[in-house]
Amino acid sequence: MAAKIFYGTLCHSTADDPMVILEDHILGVKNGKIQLVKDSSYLDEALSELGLQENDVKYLKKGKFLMPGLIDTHIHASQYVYTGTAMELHLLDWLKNYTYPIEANFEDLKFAEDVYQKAVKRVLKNGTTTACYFATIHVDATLKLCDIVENAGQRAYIGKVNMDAYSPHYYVETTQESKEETEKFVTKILKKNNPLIKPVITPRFAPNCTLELSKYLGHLAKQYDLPIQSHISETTDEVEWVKELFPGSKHYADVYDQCNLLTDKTVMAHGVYLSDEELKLFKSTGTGISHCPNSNLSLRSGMMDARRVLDMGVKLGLGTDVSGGYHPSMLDAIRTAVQVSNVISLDMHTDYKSLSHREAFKLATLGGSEVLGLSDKTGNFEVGKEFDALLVDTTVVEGPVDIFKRDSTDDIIQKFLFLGDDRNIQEVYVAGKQVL
Ligand SMILES: O=c1[nH]c(=O)c2nc[nH]c2[nH]1
Ligand SMILES: [Zn+2]
Repeated sequence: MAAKIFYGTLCHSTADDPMVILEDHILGVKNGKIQLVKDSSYLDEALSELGLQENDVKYLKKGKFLMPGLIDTHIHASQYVYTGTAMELHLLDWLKNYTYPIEANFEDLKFAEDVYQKAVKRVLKNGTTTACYFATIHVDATLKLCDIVENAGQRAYIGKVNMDAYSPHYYVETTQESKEETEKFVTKILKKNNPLIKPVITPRFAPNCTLELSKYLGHLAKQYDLPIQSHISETTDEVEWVKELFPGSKHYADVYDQCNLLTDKTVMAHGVYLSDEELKLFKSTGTGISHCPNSNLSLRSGMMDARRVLDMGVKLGLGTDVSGGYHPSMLDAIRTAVQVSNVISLDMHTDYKSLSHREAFKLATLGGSEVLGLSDKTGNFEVGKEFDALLVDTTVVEGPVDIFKRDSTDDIIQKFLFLGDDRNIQEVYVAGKQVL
């Protein structure tokens, strides 16, 4: 797409307002970036400013709107192969019985290619323009995932997983291998010089990494100025296990902190059982949380109180956590975040505010960009940011949403968030390029 103007309804978040709905507006894109967002009365001016003709304008009729691309801050591309199955066990048994045996298969590049092609295609179709992926411990298969993401035109962080402890004999690395393979992976991806793709340092979780490895990974992240992702405090059994394994640490977050793994470029998945002290540490280090409500319910891990995290000023985004979470769509993450917050509110004092759909929308867009340190590039329709967007059509024939005369634009957007699916996502843009 060379340049274009969209004319109609725009919906996005700002720092002060979780959902701003702009009717009769224009949004101009050039060189992949948002050049202007204005009232439609400025159309003629905008056309001449961008050197465009009337046929470069895309008019969005009632029922259609433009919103920022969805940001999945935590997804295991490798686990897509068993999404929607294997949810009867709790986390630690689930890892042992399903996850590790399945992830071990990614040594086979053909198997990896098939799964990764399908996973990337599926999430892009569901409007995820930015994904923060876990792969597996295998460098070649993880490089394959990078190629697939690159060809699809998606924005992504991609992590080769590190595991040198408490892992089964068929799915483990030595500390030395893990260090060398990770640096090899990082340098290969950085050499590609693709502005949309970044390697992310990925210790699986504290029990799966020796302190020696975790410290090295903290050092590597600093050396190459890289983001970091891992899991924290997802279940009570896991928290107890971490206490036993690291008796010298104050708490779970302290294990990571001692290894310099809590930075303003770190995203930790779950955080269901974090103490106030740990959340304060997150705030002071700039560490963000990926809230994965579907996973927390599916594996019966617990319910993360998003309101508490937001009130403590910790950066928060949403994640599908495929396949702990069974749904690859961020629309599901939005809905489930609202539902989990509703349930939490039942046990709270009457002035407790559960998460609104507007706030969940922000977490899935601008919030995600903040957690990933990408808010200068994506997350909303601020002028100067790259154009990552979805053209939504709620009037699609045989679609999942019914629109009535009485529906306001606000209603239409809310219906899409609660009832819509990929059939309503008509076009997908990443950095100004139409990728679907
Ligand atoms: O939801 C999760 N999925 C995983 O793959 C994992 N590994 C450690 N902890 C984890 N939690
Ligand atoms: Zn996970």
